[in-house]
Amino acid sequence: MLIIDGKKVSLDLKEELKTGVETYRKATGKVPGLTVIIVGHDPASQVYVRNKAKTCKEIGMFSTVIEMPSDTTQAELLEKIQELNNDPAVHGILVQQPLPKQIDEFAVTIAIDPAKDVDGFHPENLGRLVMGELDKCFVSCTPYGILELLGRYNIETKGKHCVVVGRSNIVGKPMANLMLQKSDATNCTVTICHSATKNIPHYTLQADILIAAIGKAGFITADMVKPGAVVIDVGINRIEDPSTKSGYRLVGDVDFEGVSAIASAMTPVPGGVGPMTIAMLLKNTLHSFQRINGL
Ligand SMILES: Nc1nc(=O)c2c([nH]1)NC[C@@H]1CN(c3ccc(C(=O)N[C@@H](CCC(=O)O)C(=O)O)cc3)C=[N+]21
Repeated sequence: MLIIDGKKVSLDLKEELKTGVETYRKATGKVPGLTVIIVGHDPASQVYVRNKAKTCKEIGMFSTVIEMPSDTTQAELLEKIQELNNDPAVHGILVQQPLPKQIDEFAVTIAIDPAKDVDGFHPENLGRLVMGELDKCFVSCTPYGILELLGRYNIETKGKHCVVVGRSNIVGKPMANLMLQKSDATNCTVTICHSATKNIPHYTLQADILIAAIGKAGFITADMVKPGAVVIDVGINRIEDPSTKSGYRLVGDVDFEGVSAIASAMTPVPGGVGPMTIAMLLKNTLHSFQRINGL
């Protein structure tokens, strides 16, 4: 069984991005800028946001984190987004989800200038992806990272049956639509399963490429996987574990031990899809910088 090493690929990618940033800095005197807004004090979100800022600095990008209190109103957040939309030093804007309940996530998503929407969540970007305009949109970072992994590991996709479990706007839907594209990198037959699907194993057992984005630890078990399948685990579930320093450990949506005896290749958690998500965010930010500056 081949382990698809997202950690390693993300490091390779960061080196490539670093070179790109440096080249443009020399040519233009400018660098790509990413601004992350975090509302409230969710500790998991804070760790993740700091991680993104650190990675930006490593590759020579400019990064700012705006921390807003948990009682921020929607109007205040939208005003901040307008400011960033108009700031020429900002090429990428990311508003960390989830947001406090007084704020409408969709209203926030559509307030971000699609040209700076490096998350790829704006309906214009998702719509362009659905219509196959991949070079004229931002692709949501997690699906984009999975595509990059499949490509770098030369995993054949054309005519294969890809089953996506999960239908979120930020992973399941863009992922299924990517795999559906008429392109050398995808061109799959695609099935989407979700919480109302009857007999999920009936579908997953037919998958040549199985993408699990459910949000339930160990949901995909060995008896649900076709021998030789490629299994991509998007889940990031925190499980309490007193034997670890942090008191928890991360597990995916796939029962790694069981499924690794059946699959031909799979992504681990941690070290699989997660690190690629951050790397693709930076790739999107570099693309945004290139487009905005006509490079
Ligand atoms: N606007 C917005 N955009 C996002 O892209 C977004 C978001 N909100 N909200 C939260 C989720 C979650 N997410 C992760 C990205 C990387 C790892 C990651 O790097 N995980 C490491 C482990 C990190 C650890 O040890 O905690 C790994 O899987 O190896 C995890 C989670 C992006 N999200």
